[in-house]
Amino acid sequence: MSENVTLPQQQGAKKQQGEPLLKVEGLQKHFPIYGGFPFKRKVGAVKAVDGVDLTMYPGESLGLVGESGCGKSTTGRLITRLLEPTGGTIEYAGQDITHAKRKQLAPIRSEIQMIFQDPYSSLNPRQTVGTIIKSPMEVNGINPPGGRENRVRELLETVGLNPEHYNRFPHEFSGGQRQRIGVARALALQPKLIVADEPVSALDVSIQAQVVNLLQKVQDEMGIAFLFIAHDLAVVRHFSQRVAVMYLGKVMEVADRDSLYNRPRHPYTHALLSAVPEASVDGPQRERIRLAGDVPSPINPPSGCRFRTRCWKAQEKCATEEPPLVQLSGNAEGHLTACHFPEEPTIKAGKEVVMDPALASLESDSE
Ligand SMILES: Nc1ncnc2c1ncn2[C@@H]1O[C@H](COP(=O)(O)OP(=O)(O)OP(=O)(O)O)[C@@H](O)[C@H]1O
Repeated sequence: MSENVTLPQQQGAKKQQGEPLLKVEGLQKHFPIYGGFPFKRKVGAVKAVDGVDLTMYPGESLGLVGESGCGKSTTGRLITRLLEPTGGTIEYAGQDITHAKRKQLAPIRSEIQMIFQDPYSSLNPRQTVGTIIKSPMEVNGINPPGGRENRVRELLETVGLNPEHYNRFPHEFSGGQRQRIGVARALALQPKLIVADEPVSALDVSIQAQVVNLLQKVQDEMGIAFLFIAHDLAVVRHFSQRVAVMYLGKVMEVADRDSLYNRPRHPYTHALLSAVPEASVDGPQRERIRLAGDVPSPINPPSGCRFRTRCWKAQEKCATEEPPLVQLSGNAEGHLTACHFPEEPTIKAGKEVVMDPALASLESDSE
């Protein structure tokens, strides 16, 4: 029996946090696939993001996790409006920016910045560090007190680099230092929201912690909201106050960090966490869950719950009804789960769960 209790209002809401900075509802990005000759006919679409709901509050850090290809980066690029949404809405500071044009976006572009995964390709090798960090201020006509160059030197210091390195080129820096330059560039316009897309996954493990600590410091001291995109649950745990779990273009579960890591309700979250040995702090080691099969194609996602083809708890209802993202009874406030047959909010030890082969017959339903 399903135990859903529909939330009257926004998902993930925390009363004390006031008005949302960002509110995303039913967000979609479908990339068209063209075929036939001369390849002008649309024959389908990759449903990279297919109905994402997310809310962020000023100054908070939200982790967005999920397997490769589930739509995390596309969600980040939609929010920063580097991509045009196919459907749904994006509200920033109460303003609908879903289809905002260049002029309306101009003031918002400086408030929402992005840090990219690859510190090698995201910096222009022909520009000095000073020019790279200064350029957003020039483009946006911002003249800080004391001048732009002075501000760049301050930013270099903030991110732990030597201000005297102003005239050096990116190739003179290590991977971790280049990512620090990327952070300084993102900070140049004093943003209110930073979308960090896998900011440490291209770095050596030994350097990752340093960059995560820097982002943490920046977030704490400057009160910037962070959407932290990562597939590594251990990194997200360190950095995020709340965590949203994505699967095949949708958010399956969202909760504050401790609720999500210690009392996950969605089977997919259980499976992801079971692969992180140290994920549970206040309970015994959780059961190891091996997911059967591959992630289905985002061109033709399964009907109903899109996780059902890999879920050991799936029943017929899961194939016909898409579960809404709601607060289940017994969950902490703001802990939302999209599942008809959620897990108990307890951690079981020592058992390995594999999908019942009989459930595989459900897999062909959406074909
Ligand atoms: N420009 C594009 N055209 C067509 N398909 C795309 C495009 N960009 C992304 N996709 C597809 O959309 C889906 C989601 O991609 P996305 O990069 O958002 O996932 P992700 O969760 O960030 O994965 P990763 O962790 O590997 O970066 C994938 O199937 C991807 O191949």
